[in-house]
Amino acid sequence: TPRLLTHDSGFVPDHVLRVSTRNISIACGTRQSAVVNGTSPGPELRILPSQRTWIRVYNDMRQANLTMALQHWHGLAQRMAIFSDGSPHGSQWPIPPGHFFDYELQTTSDDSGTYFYHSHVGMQALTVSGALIVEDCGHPPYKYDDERTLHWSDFFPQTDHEIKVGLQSVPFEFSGETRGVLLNGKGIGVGHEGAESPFGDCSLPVIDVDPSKTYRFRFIGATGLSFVSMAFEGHENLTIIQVDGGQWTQPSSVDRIQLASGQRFDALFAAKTEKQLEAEGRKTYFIQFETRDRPTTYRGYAVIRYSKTGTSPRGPITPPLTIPNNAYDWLEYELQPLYPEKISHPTLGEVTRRVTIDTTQLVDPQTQHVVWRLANLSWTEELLESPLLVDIYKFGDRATPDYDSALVNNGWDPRTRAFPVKVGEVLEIVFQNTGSLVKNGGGVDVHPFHAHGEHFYDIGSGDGAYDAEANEAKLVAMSYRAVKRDTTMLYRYTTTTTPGAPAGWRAWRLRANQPGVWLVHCHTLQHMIMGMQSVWVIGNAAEIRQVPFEYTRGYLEYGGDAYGNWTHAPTCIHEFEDMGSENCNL
Ligand SMILES: O=C1O[C@H]([C@@H](O)CO)C(O)=C1O
Repeated sequence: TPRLLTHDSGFVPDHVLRVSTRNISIACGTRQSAVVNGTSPGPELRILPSQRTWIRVYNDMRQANLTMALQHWHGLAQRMAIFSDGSPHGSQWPIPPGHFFDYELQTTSDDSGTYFYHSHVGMQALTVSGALIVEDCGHPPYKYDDERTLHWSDFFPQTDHEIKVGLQSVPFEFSGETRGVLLNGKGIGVGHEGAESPFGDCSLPVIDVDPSKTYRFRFIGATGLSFVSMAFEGHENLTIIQVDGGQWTQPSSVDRIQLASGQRFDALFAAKTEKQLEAEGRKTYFIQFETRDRPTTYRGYAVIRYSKTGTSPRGPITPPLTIPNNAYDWLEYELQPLYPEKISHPTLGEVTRRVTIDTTQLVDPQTQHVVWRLANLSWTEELLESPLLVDIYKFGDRATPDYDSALVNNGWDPRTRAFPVKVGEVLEIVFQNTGSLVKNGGGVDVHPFHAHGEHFYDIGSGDGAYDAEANEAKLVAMSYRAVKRDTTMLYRYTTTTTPGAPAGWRAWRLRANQPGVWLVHCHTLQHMIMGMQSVWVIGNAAEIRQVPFEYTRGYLEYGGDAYGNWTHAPTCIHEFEDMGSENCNL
């Protein structure tokens, strides 16, 4: 049973993140950026499985709002506090400047894995993000000696605000392409290759390893725009073991990693032996990484270094590796659960409703903005006056989307502009790429689609238009068992097509069992600002409002009592008990 407690000086959160604005050295230049505890990326947080954790997030920025999305937990709806999802105008008010918010997280023994936290406001996630690791519960199913986190992000020289203003201007001004892909916050900005930077350290990012060890590499896609394909010189032997946190997979051998915004992959990396290093006469190898499916390609390098000392090399003049251009085949229909007895995807016969979401780029006839629509709806964090979950607490079923109206309107209700789902429905959600309507250009983009709340079963992707029977036949013929994901790619198979024509699809299945308000959106930050987001409401008001109304008051107003500041200790709902990690042999 939930309780209401005031977090005065006697309350000590497990972790504290303070977000402020400063001028940082980045990509061999400087940038005015929102940072976490002074740095970008922010500190790596490590939390325990089967445990309740409190994370306090301060907004020390003078002007900008902030919410942190701590993504993403299996069964999030059941086990994470209702107002703690961190989607502004979906599930909570943003944290006003000068305030802080205490996020309550509850993990289970199945959550061990790789996650990250990031701001969910505007372009802030370019720099406001960091690794969030749920420690292993007992012995993990794969053996490794040590681990490394590989957190990937993008550099844009403009401020967050400038980028956003450009995207919402007439004429439209895109951010431009990435000016640097960064590994653990380091990388070489476009134009600085081979140059000394006036702004301090401009060396390549380095991953230090020891000979003969096996590492668990945790890949985190915290980019804003870039879809990154990367290969490892001299080490063409990575084994995928886990995906999107929590989901252990059967071992899958790969020669490269493709990482889109929002995704995580964990892979075993076998270091060379001393003998091999001697025979090859080297101590460093390059990681070569390249962006995919954008108008221009950024190529960068990092260094795998075997002797912790010694200078790290410059990037090579000629690329040592050739990375395939086509991205759409990588690991499709390949990843399968390590423990299939624990999970199984709904079959086509079990599906009770299909929601097809066309992704469309067009000029909005009213605003003249270049926008994206999902199922003919552009949704941004500015669209609603107050967060939908707040309205549902205040107004009950009057604020929940109407099911019957949604059925005849592409799946969403025009009044609330949200997608209603009944508890118990088995959904098939199909994202359908289409050629751009802007200037009748027919351009096709890629989109990493991401769901808050419970993870979905990914049942594949393909070119053209989705054919449910054909895909089901393929799954059955392969005896394929889908894995649970939270972010998968809507690919492109061609750069242009007829405007409006189908141009590739991605399909998910979900047993909707967890009431709540959940975002489903493209994880590309620019596309989010351009409207590529949607809000899904699972359950009716009675099913959603599990916490007594009196307890929720502090959450229902912007800057309400649940938000602390200098003079005011917040009053917070405790949804979970601190049980310790007793279900887990640590
Ligand atoms: O959403 C986008 O807008 C631009 C372009 O398509 C319109 O100018 C671009 O490159 C995107 O990815």
